[in-house]
Amino acid sequence: MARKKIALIGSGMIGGTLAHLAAMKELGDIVLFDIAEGVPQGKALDLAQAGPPEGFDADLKGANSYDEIAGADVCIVTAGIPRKPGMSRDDLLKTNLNVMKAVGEGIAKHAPDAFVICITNPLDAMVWALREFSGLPHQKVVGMAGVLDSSRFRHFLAEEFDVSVEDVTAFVLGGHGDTMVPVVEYSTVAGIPIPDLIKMGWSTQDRIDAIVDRTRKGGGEIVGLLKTGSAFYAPATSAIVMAESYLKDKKRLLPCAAHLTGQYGVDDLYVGVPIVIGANGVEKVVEIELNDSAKANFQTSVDAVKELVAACKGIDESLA
Ligand SMILES: NC(=O)c1ccc[n+]([C@@H]2O[C@H](COP(=O)([O-])OP(=O)(O)OC[C@H]3O[C@@H](n4cnc5c(N)ncnc54)[C@H](O)[C@@H]3O)[C@@H](O)[C@H]2O)c1
Ligand SMILES: O=C(O)C[C@H](O)C(=O)O
Repeated sequence: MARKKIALIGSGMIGGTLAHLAAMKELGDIVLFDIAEGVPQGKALDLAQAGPPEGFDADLKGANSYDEIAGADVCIVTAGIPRKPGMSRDDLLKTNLNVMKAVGEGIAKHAPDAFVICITNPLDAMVWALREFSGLPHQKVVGMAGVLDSSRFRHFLAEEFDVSVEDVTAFVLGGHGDTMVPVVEYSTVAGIPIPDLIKMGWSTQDRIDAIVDRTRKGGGEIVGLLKTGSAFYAPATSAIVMAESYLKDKKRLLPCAAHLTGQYGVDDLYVGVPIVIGANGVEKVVEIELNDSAKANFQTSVDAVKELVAACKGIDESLA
């Protein structure tokens, strides 16, 4: 069987890490695409030379032309700019919207059958715009944020309870901004919900509230430390989980930005919700019952995404 083809649109910090992970996991042959000349070629050559010591087989190629992504099975989009300290993700909207237009057109022309994972910020508005510009079926275009935000929540919870991250499950829903919704009721240690663990005296409500707050601000915490850009190891790892679920038809149930058509009372918007990813792309949107407070927080988050989508329509009239 021929190897799968993975196109990485954007070869910066996340793009390079995605290529490394995809090669190490032998998910397929990899094309790194970027507008910067030499960068994707240099990263592809460097990574190809990591094959012999590690023992992975994958063709790695760098490109500045969309021709090279032809026939890709998966496209992961990180093209655009990241934020710096003092900026919000929303400050990236105008610049990255223009980038989404070029990328959407490139994918539509050269890889229309691909499963597309958008990472570029502000995520929920950018994945919506990328889908519009590409015209691909909604179930083949998703955004990565919930897996990352949930991983942050899981990491902090594992530290709090002093247990393996493997035993911590967590859901963060809503948009990928400071209004995101870590859902405490559906987060567990080995199936025991966090509220029960608080009742058992294993933690306190105040400590869990502080973890929820730190999770919401998790991206900004790393931007503040790095100073020159944003997180890339955990974002790349999270997107690879999604790509792998599609390529191997694993049917993972993951929180991702997916197109909603009435679920959770939301229409024609991309927002983070639990979905099943399999060989057909988004195979199911899972509607979980939220308590009143989570519902109100989710609505606030949805309203924030709506505002950004309206701003996109104001900037590019082809989206209106
Ligand atoms: N969704 C998430 O959870 C999440 C997490 C982390 C970062 N991000 C976002 O991902 C994006 C990328 O982050 P990064 O750290 O890799 O940034 P980076 O600056 O390291 O890489 C971005 C790359 O995009 C390239 N680029 C710019 N315009 C392009 C175009 N028109 N076509 C192709 N390539 C183009 C740049 O040359 C650069 O190499 C940012 O917008 C960042 O905010 C999102
Ligand atoms: O915070 C950022 O700007 C990058 C990303 O969205 C993140 O959450 O790490």
